[in-house]
Amino acid sequence: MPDQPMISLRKVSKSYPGQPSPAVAGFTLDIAAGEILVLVGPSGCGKTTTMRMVNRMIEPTSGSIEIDGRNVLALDQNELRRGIGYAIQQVGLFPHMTVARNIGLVPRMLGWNRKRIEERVDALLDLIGLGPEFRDRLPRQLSGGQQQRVGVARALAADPPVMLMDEPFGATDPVTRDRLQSEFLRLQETLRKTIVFVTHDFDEAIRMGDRIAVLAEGSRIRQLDTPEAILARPADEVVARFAGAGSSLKRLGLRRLSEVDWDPVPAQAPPAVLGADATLHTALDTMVATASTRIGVLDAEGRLRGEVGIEALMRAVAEPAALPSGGAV
Ligand SMILES: Nc1ncnc2c1ncn2[C@@H]1O[C@H](COP(=O)(O)OP(=O)(O)OP(=O)(O)O)[C@@H](O)[C@H]1O
Repeated sequence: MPDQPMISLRKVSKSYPGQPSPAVAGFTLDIAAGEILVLVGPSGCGKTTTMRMVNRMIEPTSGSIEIDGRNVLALDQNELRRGIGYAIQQVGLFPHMTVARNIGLVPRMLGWNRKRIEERVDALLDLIGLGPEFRDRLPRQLSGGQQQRVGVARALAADPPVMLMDEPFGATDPVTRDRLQSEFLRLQETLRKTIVFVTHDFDEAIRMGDRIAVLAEGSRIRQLDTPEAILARPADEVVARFAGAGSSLKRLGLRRLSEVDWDPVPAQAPPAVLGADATLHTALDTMVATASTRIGVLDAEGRLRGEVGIEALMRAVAEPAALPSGGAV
């Protein structure tokens, strides 16, 4: 039996008054503890509405939502929201409050004492890579990327097990965005939060998601699966188009040498070696750089364990391995 999901939505619907069709129509999804579940889809398909019903910023018209087995709709709204981190594109930092006060907002509302809040703010500033000199700055004295980091720190402040992130890196330039995504994924390796992440950018979905729900209008799930499986086996034409023409390349960036067939250790030392956790993208780059069609694979102790040829890379891109399915629909 799989573990109980951390977030469970059952036949959740939302109809806005005056709208001809529901913004969300019978949405059902389980999200595992520690998972980043990405909702991706075109503008207006219902991503934000779906996500905001989890912390009841929007009240569902019908259906049930549970967090950690508790019925969200029966909880006190304020209490519920304080227990769920929330980070959005507009960041929502209070312009007249310093960085420290912005980050300490939820702990203050939770009644933590001053010392504990100060320590938490320092720890979070450190976590997001901003030094103590940022403590007393106002949001307008920060770059866009720094503001986004502070927004994420604020969402993490009370250490909530669940986070809702709505295009949290959306307002930054591509380079900053890329860096924020990597930083956040690194943080998540230790934090293991359960995260609902909304984006309309499929590349971001691929990068951030443990699983991705590709949505159509009314928040209807077109496909729910791992990034790799969606790239390899899009459920329909629309998902395939959404996934884009660069899928093979994306797959190269997602799969690792440990996942492809190795040949035995060669008699002659290979021209280049990589760790088994290197992506196929890195492997291909290295092959090109060394003008070789083979690459040695090292284990965690740095011992040569085998060799991978370019044919194995090509096979891996062409025919994806059997993946544990998240339940394609
Ligand atoms: N307060 C509201 N009143 C009426 N209709 C609304 C309201 N909020 C959203 N809608 C409608 O509900 C549908 C879903 O909106 P939602 O914001 O959830 O979509 P989205 O996928 O997050 O879009 P985007 O990517 O553009 O933010 C849209 O058709 C939108 O116009």
